[in-house]
Amino acid sequence: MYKIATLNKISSKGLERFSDKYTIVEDSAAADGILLRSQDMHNMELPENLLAIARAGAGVNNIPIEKCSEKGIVVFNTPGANANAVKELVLTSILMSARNLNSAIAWTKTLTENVPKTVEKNKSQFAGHEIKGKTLGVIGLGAIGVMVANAAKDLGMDVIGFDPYMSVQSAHELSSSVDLYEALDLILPKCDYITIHVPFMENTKELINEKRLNMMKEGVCLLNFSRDQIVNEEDVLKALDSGKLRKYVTDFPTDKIVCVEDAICIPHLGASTEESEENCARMAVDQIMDYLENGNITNSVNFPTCNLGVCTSMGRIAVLNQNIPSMLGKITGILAERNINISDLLNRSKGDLAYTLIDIDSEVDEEELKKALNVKGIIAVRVIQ
Ligand SMILES: NC(=O)c1ccc[n+]([C@@H]2O[C@H](COP(=O)([O-])OP(=O)(O)OC[C@H]3O[C@@H](n4cnc5c(N)ncnc54)[C@H](O)[C@@H]3O)[C@@H](O)[C@H]2O)c1
Ligand SMILES: O=C(O)CC[C@@H](O)C(=O)O
Repeated sequence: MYKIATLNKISSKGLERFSDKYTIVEDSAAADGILLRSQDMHNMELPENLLAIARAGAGVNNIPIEKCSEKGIVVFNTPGANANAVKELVLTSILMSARNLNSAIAWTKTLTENVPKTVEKNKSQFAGHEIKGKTLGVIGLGAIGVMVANAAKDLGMDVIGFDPYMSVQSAHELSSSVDLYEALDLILPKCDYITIHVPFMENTKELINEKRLNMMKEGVCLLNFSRDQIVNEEDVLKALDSGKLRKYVTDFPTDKIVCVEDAICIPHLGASTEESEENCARMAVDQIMDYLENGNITNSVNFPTCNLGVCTSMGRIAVLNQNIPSMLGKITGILAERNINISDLLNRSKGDLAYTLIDIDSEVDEEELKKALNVKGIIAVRVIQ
């Protein structure tokens, strides 16, 4: 029986996919697998027997990836599963900001009498502009960025974008009328709206700072549906104060920004739709089950994709190892010494890490094999039979 711990509320549409080989446990210390959304795992002790973590969502900055890799814990996410939900909220926010809707609605709610007359007399203070013909800059053209760019084009905006690492899939899906730039700094002065869709990593920390804010047009609207630390908040506050930034829309409000009038603060709702929560949960559950039962890896952020389907041999050996020379020779040599015949083998690498799945024609003593494979470069071994 595999034990699964959930650290956040995971859609029942996902959880109900677990077969009777699984039980949901309260105590994560006993878990073989962890399912989570945004809970911060950085200060959590990783359970002794933990094999996999599945993030029902895109961002994995709440998970200590390097520590997981060292311990042979495979970390999954669910690319694209919540992209449409975020796209819809980004478009809503662009429109809300263009028409000053948050201030206008808040003001209207303060009225107690003579409402129709007061409305007509004062409405001009909230007059906005149309987004048709305005320029939107999209920073990061992955699952969300591409959808936002294409939808903004459909609404009549001019869209320009920047992503130095764009995938072939994104390039294929992006509308050909979106202009791509080779440097972030080149798009900043051209935009009326700028939306950020990059992961939070060391090199995206404070990607938007005073220097870059100064390059932007006067009265630009900045949208951050990625992570708070991608912008330098002090610099954003100054830019709001000076009017350089007309609005700052953030899905990651902090103590400081929440009370600023021109900051539109949303309580991290980008992915919070029924559809998106179900998509993410289904994908996360399917991926973790396929890994625990078959050793297959799909959409891992630390280990390579590797899929040998369902094992039809006597057993399957799964080896997580460092991507260094002669690993495969060592592993197969140790199996040959035990007279174990290999019926199928797949070896894949990703950066410094590699993964090997080996289907074998005889049963094997897991503990004895693990001891034999306890050599430099091998991180973890599992026998599925
Ligand atoms: N608000 C929410 O609820 C919510 C929901 C989903 C995702 N997110 C955040 O949005 C981020 C993006 O999500 P996604 O699904 O589009 O991910 P994705 O991986 O599909 O796309 C990210 C894109 O950013 C690009 N990129 C990386 N570094 C860059 C840089 N320095 N400059 C420009 N582009 C860069 C990558 O090449 C990739 O194309 C997530 O990492 C997460 O932090 C937030
Ligand atoms: O789980 C959520 O609600 C948010 C997820 C989002 O931030 C993500 O990175 O996918």
